[in-house]
Amino acid sequence: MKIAIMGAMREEIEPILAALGNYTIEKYAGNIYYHAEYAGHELIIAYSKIGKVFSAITATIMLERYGAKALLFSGVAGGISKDLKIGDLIMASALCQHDVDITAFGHPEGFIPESFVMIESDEDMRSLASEIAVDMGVDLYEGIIATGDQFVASSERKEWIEKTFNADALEMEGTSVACVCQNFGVPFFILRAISDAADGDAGMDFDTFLKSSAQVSAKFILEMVKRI
Ligand SMILES: CCCCCCN(CO)Cc1c[nH]c2c(N)ncnc12
Repeated sequence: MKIAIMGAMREEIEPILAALGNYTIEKYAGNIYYHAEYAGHELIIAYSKIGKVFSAITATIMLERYGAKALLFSGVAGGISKDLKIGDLIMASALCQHDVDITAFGHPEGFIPESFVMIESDEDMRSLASEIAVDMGVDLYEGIIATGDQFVASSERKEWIEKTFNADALEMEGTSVACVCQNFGVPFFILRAISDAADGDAGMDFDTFLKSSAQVSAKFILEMVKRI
């Protein structure tokens, strides 16, 4: 099967490419797409650049141009839930956009007409991931991931997102990728390893833990590909 593996930053897919060894590359529409074979599957790998716009473009290309039949996202996130510490894995059960606001018309935060606040991720891939976590002996948290075009580095903003969306983690691409996949009817799986707590220390912690947390997520995603 043709499987898309996406990250937002180069550091998020580098561990994947390193594990694959050889691949071909194609530049297209502002991204570099890496093609490889792994565990009997064809992989198409790319990092989008940060944010909802760029990640929506890359996800669309992966499905429309390269014909991916499933999309796995590997990356890092800011932790909200107190159960999440740096390096922990969380898969999205559902995702929302915390910076969408047309409340002036009486709509709830994060709501867009003819759409929904929450996008549910693929259950089959989530249950496969739970099995893999047991086999790997790693903790895999499942929860709501909030997406917005801002790096959250303040407890006040983090607490508003938690209160408003009951979110467990936050980042800048998951919900846009989920929205693309849902519109195309392609199953998606969003996995993040925590790099910071989205508080006053977030910037420093992110710089310190980006690489190691990206590695944790990438390793798990490659296990997923083997078992999908
Ligand atoms: C140049 C620095 C770019 C950081 C991009 C961070 N990604 C966005 O997906 C994940 C992420 C980790 N921690 C975060 C936080 N506290 N707020 C938003 N997003 C995140």
